[in-house]
Amino acid sequence: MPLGERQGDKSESRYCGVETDFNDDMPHVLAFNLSSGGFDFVIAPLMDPAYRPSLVQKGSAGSGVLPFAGSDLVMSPSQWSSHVVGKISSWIDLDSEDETIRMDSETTLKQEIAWASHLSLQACLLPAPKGTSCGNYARCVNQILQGLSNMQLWLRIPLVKPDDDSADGKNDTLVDSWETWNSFRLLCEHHSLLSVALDILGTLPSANSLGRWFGESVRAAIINTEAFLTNARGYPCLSKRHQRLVTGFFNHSIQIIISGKSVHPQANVAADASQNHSDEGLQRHALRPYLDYVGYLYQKMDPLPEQERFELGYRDFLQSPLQPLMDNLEAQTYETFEKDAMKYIQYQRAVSKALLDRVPDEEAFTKTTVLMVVGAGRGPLVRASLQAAEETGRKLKVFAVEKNPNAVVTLHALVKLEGWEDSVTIVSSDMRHWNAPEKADILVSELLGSFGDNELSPECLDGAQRFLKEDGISIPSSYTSFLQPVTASKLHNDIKAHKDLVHFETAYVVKIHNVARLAPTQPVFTFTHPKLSDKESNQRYKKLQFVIPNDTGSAMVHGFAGYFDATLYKDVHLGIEPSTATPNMFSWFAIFFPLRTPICLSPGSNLDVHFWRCCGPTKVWYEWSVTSPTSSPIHNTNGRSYWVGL
Ligand SMILES: C[S@@+](CC[C@H](N)C(=O)[O-])C[C@H]1O[C@@H](n2cnc3c(N)ncnc32)[C@H](O)[C@@H]1O
Repeated sequence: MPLGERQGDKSESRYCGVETDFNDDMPHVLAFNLSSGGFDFVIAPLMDPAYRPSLVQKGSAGSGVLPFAGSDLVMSPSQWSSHVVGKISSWIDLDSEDETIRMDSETTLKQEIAWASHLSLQACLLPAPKGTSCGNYARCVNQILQGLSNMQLWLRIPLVKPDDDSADGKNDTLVDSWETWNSFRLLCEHHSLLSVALDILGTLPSANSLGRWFGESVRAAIINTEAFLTNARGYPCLSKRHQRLVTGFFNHSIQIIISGKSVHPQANVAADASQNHSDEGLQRHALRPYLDYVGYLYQKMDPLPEQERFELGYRDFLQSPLQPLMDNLEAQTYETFEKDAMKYIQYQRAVSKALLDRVPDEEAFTKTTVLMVVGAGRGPLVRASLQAAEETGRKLKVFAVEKNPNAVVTLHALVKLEGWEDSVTIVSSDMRHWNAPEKADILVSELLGSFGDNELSPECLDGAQRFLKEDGISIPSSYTSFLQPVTASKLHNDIKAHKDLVHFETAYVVKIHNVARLAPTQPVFTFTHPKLSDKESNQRYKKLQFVIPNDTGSAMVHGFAGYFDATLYKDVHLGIEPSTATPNMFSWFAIFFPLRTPICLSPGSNLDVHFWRCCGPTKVWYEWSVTSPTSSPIHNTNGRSYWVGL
């Protein structure tokens, strides 16, 4: 039974599991933990933990059949696959000094995974590496991964990291468990079926270091009963920090699993008494109070806002950026833009302010302002401009310039429908080639991409500036792109699945969700309109240095998330840079620039990044590279993989 109903949440994190001991009566294990315990699935050992291949006398079991738990027939295939995650024997130690243990471990691991695959289980939980060295374990798992098509392997990793002030020697033996995970997944070449199950203990590392995990492929969080506190009524509860972490897990589709023995027996006694269960002889599941508490945390989360619900399907889904200059947008794309009321509210505010600045009250009835919407689409900025004129009591003459002939059809219909014939002139032309009959006081455009200039607003407005008066106003007056390094293993794996260079040298529009933002954003390229000099080039180069906070620990950079912020006019801005993002606006997702080979940063190290905006006669493109802590190749040389057509 899911933890609760949260509108729109169809993610796996609605389900809660329980870790069980070995029992070869699996139907009983399910009946006890699911039907009476209320859990959704079990993490159960598949093989008797006492079994060791080296102790089995060859041939003693007849034809070499091994003492597996039960038969696959005891449950239906769908019961196995929906309700059981296989727990690989925790004694296995593939990096043991003892060769017998090592060999037994390898045999057992392969047998158990083969059995789990046979049962069509969705996942198996691999025991945590025993020491800091896990080379042989990873080699063996990597071999297994090559033969898997669907089943995931969750590597158990305790969520521990030494404090930064461990110089007192207290934490000397502790390693940052992220390092163990990192080493393991590097050895397995970021295999997409290899994920993490985090063991949550009573103490938690710093918020920055926890944040790293949200960009990693974490499937489950196993909360030990020892990590729970006790509330005034004797029931289990979690510290505020643990609560925030669990909410983060819910939001990132990470499933919770309860593990361990009950350390709050009084909670069950109280519940039995109040429900009169003991009289009926019905035993409550000892871990039920922990499940109830996790369910309570799930249900107390704020409902997902409508917009977030709508965008759920886009989370971490890579899309090619639009090419509105080279291609003609479709009706559906315009419709999506037009639903974004916030964008047009901001434009209307900017035009109103510009009109008031340009035309004093005493000239309001005599002076007509010439406003040109360049790239008018199906007309929403024309409407916003006319509304600004009405709001401010200023007279307006509008030219709506659009190069997409299909959008021009709609523009004509709109002007007729609204009766704007006297104030709006439609021009079906590319703004770069149009010979305007007069000059504009105000030039309004929205040619912005997720990275600001990536839909070639600078080049288009260079062409339109000819018909802006010397003292004319451009809305927007400037825009700046921003970047930040991110851990984004899902995006990396999705790009890797294409098995080519082109996809690693392409920028993607993506609603980034399962990412860890490793440092604050930094500004990259700024464009200002109107340009002061015709000679000013649109080529840009910027070197950025990101400093990863010391307490984050090591982290993996899979690429860079990009955003923009635009100043429409004076204090009216519009943007998606996270710290200043315009609320309730959904026209733009972030952009993602991948790295061909992810770069591992050690604690407190700097990340030096170079970005270029390059311009040719027919296209504009970005190149990017990292030069510290190691050098990456320069990505997208000469725009060979990704470019925007002029
Ligand atoms: C991002 S859309 C915005 C459309 C509309 N202003 C809106 O907010 O819904 C940009 C529009 O500019 C048009 N466009 C792009 N480059 C242009 C150019 N050089 N000349 C004229 N129109 C252009 C595209 O066809 C598209 O309709």
